[in-house]
Amino acid sequence: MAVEPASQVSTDDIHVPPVAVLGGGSFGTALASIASSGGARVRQWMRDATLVDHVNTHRINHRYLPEFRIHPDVVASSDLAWVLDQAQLVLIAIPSGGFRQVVRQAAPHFSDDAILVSTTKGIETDSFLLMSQILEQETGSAHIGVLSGPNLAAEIAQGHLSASVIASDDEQTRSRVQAALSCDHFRVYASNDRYGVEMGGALKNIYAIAVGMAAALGMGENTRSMLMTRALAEMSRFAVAQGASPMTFLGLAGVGDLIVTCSSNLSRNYRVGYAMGEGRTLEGAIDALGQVAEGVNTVSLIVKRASEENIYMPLATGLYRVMFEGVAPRDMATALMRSEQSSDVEFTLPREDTRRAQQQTAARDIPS
Ligand SMILES: NC(=O)C1=CN([C@@H]2O[C@H](COP(=O)(O)OP(=O)(O)OC[C@H]3O[C@@H](n4cnc5c(N)ncnc54)[C@H](O)[C@@H]3O)[C@@H](O)[C@H]2O)C=CC1
Ligand SMILES: O=C(CO)COP(=O)(O)O
Repeated sequence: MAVEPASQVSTDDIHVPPVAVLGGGSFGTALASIASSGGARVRQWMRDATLVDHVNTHRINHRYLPEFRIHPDVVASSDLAWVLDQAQLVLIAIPSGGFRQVVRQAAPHFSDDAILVSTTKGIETDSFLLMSQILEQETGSAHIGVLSGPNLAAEIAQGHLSASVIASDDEQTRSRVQAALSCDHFRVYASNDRYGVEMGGALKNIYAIAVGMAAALGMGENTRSMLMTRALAEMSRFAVAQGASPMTFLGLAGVGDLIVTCSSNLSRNYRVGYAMGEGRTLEGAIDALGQVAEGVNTVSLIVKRASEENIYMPLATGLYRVMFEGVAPRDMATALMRSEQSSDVEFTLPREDTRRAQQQTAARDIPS
């Protein structure tokens, strides 16, 4: 289904700062059209020259978002310098595996004071850095932000009402992105917890795989609710231990994104989990998907870090063992059900308090 531009503002009528989108996948394509509907000059960089021709000729990204008619004013190109020329806002939608390399290539062409925003929900393997931290390292810019939230590209493309979060400690970055991307069907909320928002986006992918797997195994709605709520507890526990605000997980980039990704077959992470739940191998599930599912890499990184820092992550660890160590999903589910009975909301009742009370009860119950 094609989406008409939300407002037909001519670039001649008002000055809207030029926008560059880096990445020719589904999210970059959806964002480029949103920015264009606000009247900005939008150039989208993609490395594949054949896709560039197709997009510019047919207004369709047949490889990644085939149902969507791209805004007539978006111009695709594989010339990075041209795309970035005079761009005041740069949105980067490159999977985490290629993010640093693209930023490094692009950095010499960034305009002074350009606002640089990552939309990528992943973690760099070797460094454990989030994408905005890579942007900081590679550019030293003071105008760095993260856009994250419940934003399935295919739904944005269909014009479904959606919202996202721009997170930055730079006020100008927040307000510029809100101005550039808000339209009839897309709203942008602001946050100053860049780390929490970005970590939320990366972590929820792990649990989408787990819920997809459970769905394929025929779980009930109680089970889905339990998994998602405990996922939220686990995500916030991890992120808070690394410096995030727990409050961020009540917002769109926390529970909001977790809900959509754990509920929709449009989520690539959910689909990988579903395929494994149906009995495919991990490799088979990834091949069948043909697109990036960031959670596959993120789960390994998080489980390693959680183990190093002694952070309790039973769901992520259980999923890792199913995905990479051949443990049967049903056996893992049973093991998890029989594991420690913990606190519901640890920010009100700390896990340690529950554990201590259980130990005291057990000691009292031992017959002398
Ligand atoms: N698709 C979605 O619904 C959403 C995706 N995201 C995030 O956006 C990021 C990008 O995802 P999608 O656009 O969905 O991916 P995609 O799988 O649709 O496309 C990836 C694009 O990146 C390009 N690419 C990959 N490695 C590259 C490299 N080294 N150099 C240049 N280009 C490279 C590919 O050619 C392709 O054009 C991911 O981190 C994802 O988590 C965030 C919100 C929503
Ligand atoms: O982040 C997303 C929705 O907010 C997209 O999720 P997937 O990468 O699982 O498709």
